[in-house]
Amino acid sequence: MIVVKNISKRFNMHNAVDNISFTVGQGENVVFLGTSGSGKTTLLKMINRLIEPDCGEILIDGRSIVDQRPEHLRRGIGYVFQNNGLFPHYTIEENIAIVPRLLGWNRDRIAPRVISLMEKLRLPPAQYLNAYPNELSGGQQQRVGIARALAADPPVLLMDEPFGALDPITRASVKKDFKELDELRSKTIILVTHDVQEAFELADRIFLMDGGRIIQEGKPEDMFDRPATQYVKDFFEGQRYIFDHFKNSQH
Ligand SMILES: Nc1ncnc2c1ncn2[C@@H]1O[C@H](COP(=O)(O)OP(=O)(O)OP(=O)(O)O)[C@@H](O)[C@H]1O
Repeated sequence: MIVVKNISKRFNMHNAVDNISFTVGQGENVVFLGTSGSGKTTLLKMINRLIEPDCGEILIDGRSIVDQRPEHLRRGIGYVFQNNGLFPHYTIEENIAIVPRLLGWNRDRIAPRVISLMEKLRLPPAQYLNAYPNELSGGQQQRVGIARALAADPPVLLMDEPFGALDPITRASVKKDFKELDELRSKTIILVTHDVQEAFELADRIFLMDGGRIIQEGKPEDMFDRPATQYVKDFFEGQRYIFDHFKNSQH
């Protein structure tokens, strides 16, 4: 379980994250939805200590994250970056194997794990194992970013606009393969996005953010049926068809 208590982060007198608190249950998938600049990335980066909050506390399974060395903490947290964040001078195999290597897995365990993830994410190993990131398309690079985050099977996955930079067709295809991954079962996932459809597709619960604050928390239907403020109403205005389409596709 992840418990976030009253965290804030200021940059140059600007509150990027402003006194946010929430809890995410074990195995729950939550989405932070908001426009650009609403504080989503800052919030996500504070959970794995890429950014330190000015105040507040974050606990993972009852343990404060500041009591753990950042590199130890990050071994239990997969992170998918907005623009894949791959190391350009590492091969695809080396990129995916980073955390297992840090954890001291031996070769016999790493090689099949890398190959299995590449296959599940439709990256033919024979073709791409020894390739470098710049030899892959944006969609393929994002697939590698996902494989890397999952490699050591961390219990928590943080995802920053993982499909955001992709064209709509590539996005749909990467998202479909992502959703089918059996390794996601029982993982606690926090994903941030500005894409309403993505939030509906992936969230058990949505947190709508604006100006560094959580404006409303709830299931997708709550956002329409019980908007907490005029901002929420306006944000989802015109999106009802996406929601109806999503609900119909569930049946
Ligand atoms: N390192 C930084 N220095 C100064 N200001 C920053 C820094 N990082 C973020 N900010 C500011 O904090 C606010 C929140 O940024 P953040 O990146 O968290 O938003 P976001 O919702 O993730 O937006 P996007 O989807 O565009 O990435 C913005 O106003 C941004 O300009």
